[in-house]
Formats: sequence, C-alpha cells, structure tokens
Amino acid sequence: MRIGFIGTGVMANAMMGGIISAGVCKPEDIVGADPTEFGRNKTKEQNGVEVTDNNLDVLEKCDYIFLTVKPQYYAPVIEGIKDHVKDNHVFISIGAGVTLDYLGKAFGDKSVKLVRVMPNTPAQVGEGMSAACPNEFVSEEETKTTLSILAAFGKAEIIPENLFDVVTGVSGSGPAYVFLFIEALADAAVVGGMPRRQAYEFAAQTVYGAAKMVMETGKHPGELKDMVCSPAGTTIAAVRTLEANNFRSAVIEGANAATEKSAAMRG
Ligand SMILES: NC(=O)C1=CN([C@@H]2O[C@H](COP(=O)(O)OP(=O)(O)OC[C@H]3O[C@@H](n4cnc5c(N)ncnc54)[C@H](OP(=O)(O)O)[C@@H]3O)[C@@H](O)[C@H]2O)C=CC1
Ligand SMILES: O=C(O)[C@@H]1CCC=N1
Repeated sequence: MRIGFIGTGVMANAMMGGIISAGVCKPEDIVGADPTEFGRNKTKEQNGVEVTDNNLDVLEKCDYIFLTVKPQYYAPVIEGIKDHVKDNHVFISIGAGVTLDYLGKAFGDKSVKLVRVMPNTPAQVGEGMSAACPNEFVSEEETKTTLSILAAFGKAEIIPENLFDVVTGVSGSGPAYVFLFIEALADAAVVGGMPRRQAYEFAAQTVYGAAKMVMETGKHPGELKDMVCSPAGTTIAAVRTLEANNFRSAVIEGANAATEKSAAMRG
C-alpha cells in the first residue's frame, strides 16, 4: 500500500512519523506534495519520504491520499486533482470544518471515496486520537484499511459527522490546552526553585500518569481527584484556588470556542 499526503505541514509530518514508526509502510511507500522547496526539504529531512511539487504525482502513485492543506486551500487543491481521480483512490480529509458534503461537491458530485478524519499531533509519537467518518462510496474493506492506517499512530474511532466540530474542539485542538497546562505547572515548579528541564519532566509525567489512570482504572475523574485530596491537605487547598479561578469553566469555554470556530469555518 502506498500512502500520499497533499500538503506536508505539521499534521502530515506527525502522521507520517507515526505510520513509519509503526511499520505500516516504509518511507519509500509514502509520497508527499508541497508547493515550497522549504516545505519539501523539511519533510524529507524529518521523515525521509519522497516529496514532489506536483499534487498529481501523489494521485499517480498512491491509493490512500490524505488531504492535509489548510481549510482555505481545499477548493484550489481539489480543482487541480478532481479530473484525475481513479477507482483505487480513497481521500482522507483532515481539514477542520470541511464537511463530506463540501468535499463531494468540490470533487464534482462524482462517486469519489472520501473519509473525513480529525487526528491530533500526538500521532507523531503513536498516541494520537482520530475520529473518522466515511461517505457512502467507501467500502467496508476500505474503511477497515483507513482505520488501520489511523490506528498506526494512536486510537481511531468511527464517529457520526455531526460530532466532528466537538471532536475538533476536544481532541483535535486539545493537545494545545494540555501543553499550556504542562507549561504552567512547570513554571510553578520553577517558581519553587526547580531547574526548568526537570520541571518539564515532573509536569509532563504527572499529566501522562494521570491520563493513564483515567484510561486504565475506568474510575470517574472526580473519584481519582478525591483520592489525591487528603483532608486538610495540600491538594484540596490547590483545588479550592483553582475552582475560585474558574479553572474548569475556562477549559470548557476554551474547548467550546474551538468547536464553534470549527463550525464557523464553513462560512
Ligand atoms: N495542526 C494540527 O494539530 C491539526 C491540523 N488539522 C488540519 O490539518 C490541516 C493542515 O494543518 P497544519 O498541518 O497545521 O498546517 P500547515 O500549514 O503546517 O500545513 C499545510 C501544508 O500544506 C501546504 N500547501 C499549501 N498549499 C498547497 C497546495 N496547493 N498543494 C499542496 N500543498 C499545499 C503548505 O505548504 P507551505 O507552507 O510550504 O506553503 C503546508 O506545508 C488543516 O486543514 C487543519 O485543519 C487537523 C487536526 C490537527
Ligand atoms: O487549529 C486548527 O485549526 C487545527 C485543527 C485542529 C487542531 N489544529
């Protein structure tokens, strides 16, 4: 199987990295396309794959093709490739807010096989979370293959398309909120005198371990929080202050702003 990427920016490189590390295919079985020499060189250096300046080369050489340009470039990119689509092509679109309906129309309402996907950057280290929704022209076998590509860089689930804006706000954009939290927690360690490098290790491992507890114990996050809060102890003092500063509301409103932005990107 050969996998293509039209647009080799941040998210394409993260997914390529995950796919290669998992051994789903070798670097020589991945083809990217990018308009700038800088972009092409960066991807070649990062992932050792072939990168062309011609999007049609990707259609020529690949079956499963990720559309990984920014949402505003979908129209010109699809205009340039739509007359060269063949039966073996499955297009995997990751653009925030870009719907299957929009994609179908852009390809000229032909029976083009499309899967809408929302991945996230932890794909780069094999810990991504992807949502997928195929259109009616994708066979069960092709859906399975798409999920196996996505599973190479983390977890992947079929989700109804009406939840894609929410998924974008939670798992698509979510790593950024977690990085902000890790940065802030590490800053607190630095305030207390810890060297910065060590502070990132302590903050990141704390987030990693807490996430693993949620995944592995099946306990409610509130119960796990209560287990940390000794009566009259340090943690409940911090929880009190965080609640007074609207910590949870800030997170809910932040993720909701991303969800609303995803919906608004359709215009
Ligand atoms: N970043 C993330 O965490 C996530 C992003 N996404 C989605 O992924 C998509 C890409 O985002 P991201 O990787 O962050 O953005 P980037 O800007 O890093 O990547 C986009 C790439 O597309 C290239 N490009 C521009 N025009 C064309 C064209 N006509 N043909 C081929 N390639 C082209 C750009 O080239 P150059 O810059 O060299 O001009 C760039 O390398 C977006 O639609 C976004 O919504 C989805 C989930 C998570
Ligand atoms: O910020 C963005 O628009 C993209 C989509 C989800 C994550 N990054």
